[in-house]
Amino acid sequence: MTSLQLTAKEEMVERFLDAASRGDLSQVSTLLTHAPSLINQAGYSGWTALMLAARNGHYSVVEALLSYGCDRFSVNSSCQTAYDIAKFWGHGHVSNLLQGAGAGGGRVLPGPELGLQEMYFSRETLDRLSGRRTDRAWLDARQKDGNSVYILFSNLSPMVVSSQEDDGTEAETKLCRFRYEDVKDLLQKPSTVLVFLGVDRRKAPPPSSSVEPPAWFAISSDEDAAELLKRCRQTNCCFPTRPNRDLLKLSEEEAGTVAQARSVLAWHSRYSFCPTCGSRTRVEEAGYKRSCLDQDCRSQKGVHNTCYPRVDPVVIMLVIHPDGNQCLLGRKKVFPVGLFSCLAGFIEPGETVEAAVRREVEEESGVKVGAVQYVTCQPWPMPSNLMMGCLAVAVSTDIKVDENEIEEARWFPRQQVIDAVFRGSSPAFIVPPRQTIAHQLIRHWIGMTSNL
Ligand SMILES: NC(=O)C1=CN([C@@H]2O[C@H](COP(=O)(O)OP(=O)(O)OC[C@H]3O[C@@H](n4cnc5c(N)ncnc54)[C@H](O)[C@@H]3O)[C@@H](O)[C@H]2O)C=CC1
Ligand SMILES: [Mg+2]
Ligand SMILES: [Mg+2]
Ligand SMILES: [Mg+2]
Ligand SMILES: [Zn+2]
Repeated sequence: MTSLQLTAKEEMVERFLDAASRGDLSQVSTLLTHAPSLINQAGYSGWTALMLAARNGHYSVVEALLSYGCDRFSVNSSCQTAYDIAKFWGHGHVSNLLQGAGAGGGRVLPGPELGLQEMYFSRETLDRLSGRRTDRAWLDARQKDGNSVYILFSNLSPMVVSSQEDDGTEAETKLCRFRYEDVKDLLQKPSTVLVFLGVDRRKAPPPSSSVEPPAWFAISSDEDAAELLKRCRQTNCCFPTRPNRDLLKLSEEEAGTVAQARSVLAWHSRYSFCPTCGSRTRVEEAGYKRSCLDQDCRSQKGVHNTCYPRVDPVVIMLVIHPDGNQCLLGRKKVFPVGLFSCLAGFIEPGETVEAAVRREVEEESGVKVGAVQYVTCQPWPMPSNLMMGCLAVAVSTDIKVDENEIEEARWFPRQQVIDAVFRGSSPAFIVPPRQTIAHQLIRHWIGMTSNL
């Protein structure tokens, strides 16, 4: 056998495996008819056609391969059968088919080991005590309590103080905390918005004690920012001007509190008039409701979501190449040079998470997606998104970007992604910072069993 013949054979195997991973039943059948020995061949990654079809949920291809007598017990280099792989990716109909054929050997993968870090903006340091929001007497007492903490917002930015390292670089940013006496004049102003955030879980007293843990409030004031800054006894305090960047410098604990406060205050800033009739509204329920002042307004009858703080659901997804070893990342024109991130988009009314993932990926990159698996989520207070992070498996690979939104999208090989995340010597691109769910999804993917 010459090396030329070997190459031709390898090429045929790769064509066969590619057809199986794309779910192309007619090509799988044609190739098998011409070359029946292809059936159990593994490619360079150690995967057989059955494994690839199982991974991508192609029921009819799996069924056909089984009917051609393919070996259901062969394993890849991680000792996974096609059954394990189908189970892992949540293709229940395919794993049932393989199990029904006695293929699984009873071994089931435990499911994705998330290994994700805590999501920035998600720590619940405060117990929100939503039941207390209508308890006027209790709230009044908490407001005046000397231990209560107030954080001050101007133009949706919290007042913070930045400490400097000895070498002049900026270290952590901390919230400026105020007491009732510092802000009671602001509370009298009609334009001030006050939101009760909750009580400090870290300072919960023993159950028998009558002492209450400190309550936290957020104040939004339209007073001049320079005047507000004079209230703080610390130097170096400021209202950050670039929330997308500056709010990522807080501690995990304060970031969670800021996410809650900023989203609610952003809603107040956009909903000062009733969305139903345009009349003025009144703040109620400790800052968690706005009611229309017109008694005849429709929003007064029954429960209306326009009266409560809004959250915008967004899907964000790491799209995996059908070969399992590359992922799709894109960049917007506004991104810093060299930065590529996961594709993302707002969920539309009446749409599932999975459908939104498929639609946004196709709109933005032209790539079609099959299986979608939810991984984790992140509140993103810019102003009030809930980012729902998914892994998605591509069923096509050609890229055609929507130039209105995306400047460039590319398939990145796993090794380049690993280099970018772990700061290899000369990374091919830059990943978003660790505080973003995009970063966490990318890490999650490279942390998964390398050939799943
Ligand atoms: N935490 C993270 O890792 C990341 C967060 N994001 C956030 O996800 C959000 C959505 O991503 P995009 O790619 O911009 O979404 P997208 O792909 O749906 O496009 C945004 C466009 O959709 C329209 N749109 C539809 N519904 C909207 C709504 N409810 N609010 C605002 N615009 C709406 C607007 O024209 C907007 O320009 C962004 O606001 C961004 O802040 C995006 C990427 C990473
Ligand atoms: Mg988008
Ligand atoms: Mg989009
Ligand atoms: Mg969209
Ligand atoms: Zn109204």
